[in-house]
Amino acid sequence: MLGLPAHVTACLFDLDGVLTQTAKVHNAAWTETFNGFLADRAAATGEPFRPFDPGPDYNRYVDGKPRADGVRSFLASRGITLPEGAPDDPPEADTVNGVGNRKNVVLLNRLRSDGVDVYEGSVRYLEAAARAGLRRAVVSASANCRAVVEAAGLDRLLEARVDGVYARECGLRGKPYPDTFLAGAKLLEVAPEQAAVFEDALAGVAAGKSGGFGYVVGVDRVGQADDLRAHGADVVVTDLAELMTEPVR
Ligand SMILES: O=P(O)(O)OC[C@H]1O[C@@H](O)[C@H](O)[C@@H](O)[C@@H]1O
Repeated sequence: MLGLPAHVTACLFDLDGVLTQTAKVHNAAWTETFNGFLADRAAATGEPFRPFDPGPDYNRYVDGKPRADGVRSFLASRGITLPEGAPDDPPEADTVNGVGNRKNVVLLNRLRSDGVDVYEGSVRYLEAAARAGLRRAVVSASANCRAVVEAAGLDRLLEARVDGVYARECGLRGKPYPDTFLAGAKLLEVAPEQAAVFEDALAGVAAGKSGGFGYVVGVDRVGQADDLRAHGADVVVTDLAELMTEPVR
């Protein structure tokens, strides 16, 4: 009925891009932030300005990863290393934390002005999962997860949350490491093999694959179905509602 193998009794949902339409907002905030950084650097060094590509650059280096990992990983792809700085660095600082904090200012402004949209198919799926007695957690790299879940009105359908704040407090490695999904399964008191992972990010499906989870659902919002499969998705859908009609092969 829910397109999952019979051994699955719990669902671990990524947030941005799976339950809410906020992957686009994160992507736009990163694009604005990195382009400002790269333009300043080009002006200072005389090197040509090569903008951040919201397609491949976002999908490969940033999507699904904790904020600071996204900064490090994209800048490394351009041969740039910044000092780490401290978590409370001001947004103007040219440090990993400073650039991350700069992006967070842009993100929060955009979330405030545009609000948070859900995917209707995901809400229907969450409701059906709740009716079917499946356990449900959100597992997100974002430190803004709680605010986004609440703004979307999804807290009523979720039983546990592992987010960027929780991961930092518990010293969990971010996706593509499986640590946060394993913590989600633990909070729901199920073994990884009993849990399905729902992910739109390449780093996220890789985490589901390497953690030995019972089923990995790739959610393709941007036309990267083959890449999602290559990173470990057992099935790829464009909307969770498709799972409510598709039998498992
Ligand atoms: O900066 P935040 O809100 O802590 O989010 C961290 C990451 O969270 C992920 O869910 C997004 O895919 C990334 O784009 C984002 O960078």
